[in-house]
Amino acid sequence: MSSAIKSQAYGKARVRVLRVVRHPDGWQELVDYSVRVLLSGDQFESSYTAGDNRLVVATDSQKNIVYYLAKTLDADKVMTPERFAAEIAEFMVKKYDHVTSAQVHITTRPWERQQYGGRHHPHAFTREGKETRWAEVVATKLNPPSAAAVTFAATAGFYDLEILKTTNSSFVDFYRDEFATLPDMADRIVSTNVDCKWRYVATSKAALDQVNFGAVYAGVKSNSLDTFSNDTRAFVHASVQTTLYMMADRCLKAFSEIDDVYYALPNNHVFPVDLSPFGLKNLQEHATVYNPIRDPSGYITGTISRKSTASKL
Ligand SMILES: O=c1[nH]c(=O)c2[nH]c(=O)[nH]c2[nH]1
Repeated sequence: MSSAIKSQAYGKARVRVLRVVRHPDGWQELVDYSVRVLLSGDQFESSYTAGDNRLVVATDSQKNIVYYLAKTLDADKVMTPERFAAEIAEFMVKKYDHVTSAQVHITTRPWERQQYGGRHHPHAFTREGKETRWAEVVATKLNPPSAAAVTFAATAGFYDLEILKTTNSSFVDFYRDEFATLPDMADRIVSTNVDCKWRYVATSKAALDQVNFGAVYAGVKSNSLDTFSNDTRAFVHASVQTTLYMMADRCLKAFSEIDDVYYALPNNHVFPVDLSPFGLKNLQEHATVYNPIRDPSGYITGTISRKSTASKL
């Protein structure tokens, strides 16, 4: 056959694992994950080109390893997606000589602890319609097949954090030509579903083990929300683009653990309805009745990093 494999990776996707930690006093915690494992290495090529399965670690076996590690690892290595992904990725490259790289992607299903009379329930949860947190760790052998030196690349993020504010956003003085029909909007509703991801500085397992992933996740989220809602500098809200940049700038200042931040912010348009045919003023400063439209949306993206690379862990 004359075709060459340019790249290949295989594994198990959507491995659903729910891990519970039961404390002696009755307090219980859970995480609910969907795990995807992808293994790669040159020696898998013959399974694609020659029907040779001898080195193929069955995707079923990979699924079993996810459950085995979920059971046997200390709770702190499982209860954040970043740490669990790093453990699985490291296990795969160390266990199998012919695996040169393992990519592990974990998506979480968030459960909120139920509250009754202001008290947190010890073991009952409810599924909130909130954002989805995820993490991905790739472990790669530097000198395969030796697992003596393995480098790690960790990214994490969340998507579908839906937010809206009814004022304190504008979009004016944009490019005007024969296609520009949108009027200047000195004050408008702005709404988005925040999709955010960030790259960790740490490239060794030992350094990753030191990172407080939960704090970074919570901090990136709260910095994003705070910029959107509470930053009163007018230029921050001159467009979704400026808001995006200020969100990322805040996160990079707050967390030396991360190298860069990517946002995709759909601009979910909420336009005032023209009610002038009925003698009613509802445009510009008179607007109180709007038509939210899902399609099309604006889509503003950017990856922001520090100007100098001096700041490392
Ligand atoms: O914040 C915005 N940025 C744009 O680029 C844009 N374009 C548009 O039609 N509305 C908006 N809003």
